[in-house]
Amino acid sequence: MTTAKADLELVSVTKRYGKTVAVNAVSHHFRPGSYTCLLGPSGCGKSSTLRMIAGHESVSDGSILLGARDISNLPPAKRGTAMMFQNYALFPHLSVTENVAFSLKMKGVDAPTRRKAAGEMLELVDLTPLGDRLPDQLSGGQQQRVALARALITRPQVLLLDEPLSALDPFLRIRMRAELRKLQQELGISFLHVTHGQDEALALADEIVVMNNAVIEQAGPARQVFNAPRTEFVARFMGGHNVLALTEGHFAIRTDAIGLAPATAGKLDAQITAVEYQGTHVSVTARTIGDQDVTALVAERAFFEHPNNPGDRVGLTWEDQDLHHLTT
Ligand SMILES: Nc1ncnc2c1ncn2[C@@H]1O[C@H](COP(=O)(O)OP(=O)(O)OP(=O)(O)O)[C@@H](O)[C@H]1O
Repeated sequence: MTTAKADLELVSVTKRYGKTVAVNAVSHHFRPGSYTCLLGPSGCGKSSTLRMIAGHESVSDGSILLGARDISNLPPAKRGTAMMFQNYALFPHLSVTENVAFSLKMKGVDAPTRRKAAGEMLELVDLTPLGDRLPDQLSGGQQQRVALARALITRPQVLLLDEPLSALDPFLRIRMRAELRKLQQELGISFLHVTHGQDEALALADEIVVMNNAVIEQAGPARQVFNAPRTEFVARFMGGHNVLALTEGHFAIRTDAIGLAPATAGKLDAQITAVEYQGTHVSVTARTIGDQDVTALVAERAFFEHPNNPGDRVGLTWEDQDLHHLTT
């Protein structure tokens, strides 16, 4: 399957619902052929952003460009995008093949061409033997693949996915996210995936765009956003970090970059308040003299060479290069 790669660009895009500003002058360039996760807490504006790109929601201000075209005011089917919904929105009375071929039928494509195209899509998502079933005769993971095939049959340049894994149980979610990633790499088109799960975004994305309060708080390659959060919000939301208030300002530092030393031998003195065994690591939380809670994630073997218990006084150590200055 060949589909042209195209740059997607948001230029100062705003969405207002009455007095609520759901998306506030957001600008971003999505690299062609990349997997991007739009990540943020409930209500931050990520679904509104996705729906404006899909054309299911009008743009209050600004423009959306795909390739060289301004698609801001085009109907959804004319944009070069396709959307896969959270609940899959399959037609219960249509077979798997008919569901997948539905948009071609709407376009007036003849039946043999539709069947052939639907067959190719079912092959792509490994569902060839199930074409005659009805949606309620499928597992959750299979329904999701039908929804994917149905979105991809329009040969979009950008596939938009709104919380595509949230209806699946945790085990299947992890399996399906690997399949999504593989599919995106095979097709080479851009996937833009809305999620509120940090793990999901880290596992899938080439680029993570973190939204908060209707704006982009930070965007960049997954490792960069995780390792070098720029704001306290991103550090806390991505997890795996402490936010330290030091005399020079606020800093983020990964929990696995904090070491435990004997009392007074570290950079900050603290008393251990909790020890949690996590298998490969042990999570040790300590409270500093200034009442900051700091978590040290210690490799299991290292911890049990010098085990600590709640109540122990320790010194917290780190390398200054692991501190990331936070702007707010
Ligand atoms: N149709 C609507 N009418 C009025 N307000 C809306 C509408 N849709 C969304 N909003 C508001 O806009 C803001 C952003 O909503 P949006 O659905 O984009 O957020 P989200 O980050 O996708 O959240 P969630 O993860 O809960 O879906 C919220 O304050 C929400 O209440």
